[in-house]
Amino acid sequence: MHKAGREIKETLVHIDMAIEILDARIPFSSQNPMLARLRGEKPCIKVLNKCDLADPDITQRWQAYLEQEKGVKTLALSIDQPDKIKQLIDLCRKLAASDKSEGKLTQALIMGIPNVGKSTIINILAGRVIAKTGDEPAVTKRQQRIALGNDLVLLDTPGMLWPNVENKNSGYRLAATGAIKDTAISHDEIAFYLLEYLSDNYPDLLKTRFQIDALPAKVEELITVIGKQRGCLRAGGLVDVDRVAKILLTELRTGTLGRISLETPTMMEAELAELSLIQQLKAAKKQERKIKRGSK
Ligand SMILES: Nc1nc2c(ncn2[C@@H]2O[C@H](COP(=O)(O)OP(=O)(O)OP(=O)(O)O)[C@@H](O)[C@H]2O)c(=O)[nH]1
Repeated sequence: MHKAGREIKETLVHIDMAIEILDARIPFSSQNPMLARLRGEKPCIKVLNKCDLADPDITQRWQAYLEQEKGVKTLALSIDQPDKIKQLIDLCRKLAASDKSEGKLTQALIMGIPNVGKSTIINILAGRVIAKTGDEPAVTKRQQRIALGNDLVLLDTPGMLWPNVENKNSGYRLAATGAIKDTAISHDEIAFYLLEYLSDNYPDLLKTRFQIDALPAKVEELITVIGKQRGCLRAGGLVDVDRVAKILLTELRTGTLGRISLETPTMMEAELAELSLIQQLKAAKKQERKIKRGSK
């Protein structure tokens, strides 16, 4: 993690702009928190990929929100839209034009967390297979330069995960979308988080998909209802929670459940405020303990 951070910092010195590929379902958790600080005045294009899986209204809200940051432009797309992906090249050239002297080569750093679709986008831009793609996170291993015409070069870095261990919810969302390997957090835990979120934000979608008239108040009961409906039963009639969890995750990741966004700008602002409050309280308690120790 630190090595990747260092690599990005060193590379940023030599580049003209950054292209950050985000997962449109989790634009906050999939963005690199260091980029805003490290890129300085350099422009940044935030690509919201996997739009086909995200809630279109929420994606629009994210675009407006992200573009509030100085120097940031956004592009929402999915890999089944090659023409839209190619607009990325035009946008790079447009952003470079403002400070470009005649004949200067523009270098753009392209980055993104594992499994976000970076290699697939690079291959479409280059018009040939130069980056390995796959369902498992972290297929791309080393940095490479990809020339797009005579005036533009993409620098591809290995996928970099947000090193935020304090925000557990981000961990769940990264795991739910497949950015973290399936072994990192248990399926059951992710499924509980997911069902709670879906019950609050997409109740109709859950009802339709699993033919439920009224959603139970407790997630445990909801898992039982889904398990019975899908025949995920162990010997003795108990519901196999792990199987239910795997079904849910597969249906979320493939879009079978519907177009779902797991984060909104408002929700993230609230989560960050709560996190900052917790940190402030922890710091105040630490200070209190220090004062008490000092007065003894
Ligand atoms: N539905 C959908 N799937 C996508 C999209 N973009 C990428 N994928 C899928 O996501 C998976 C990961 O894509 P890659 O291009 O290998 O991702 P990557 O970011 O290069 O992955 P790393 O090598 O881990 O860095 C593949 O199965 C892709 O087919 C998209 O826009 N929509």
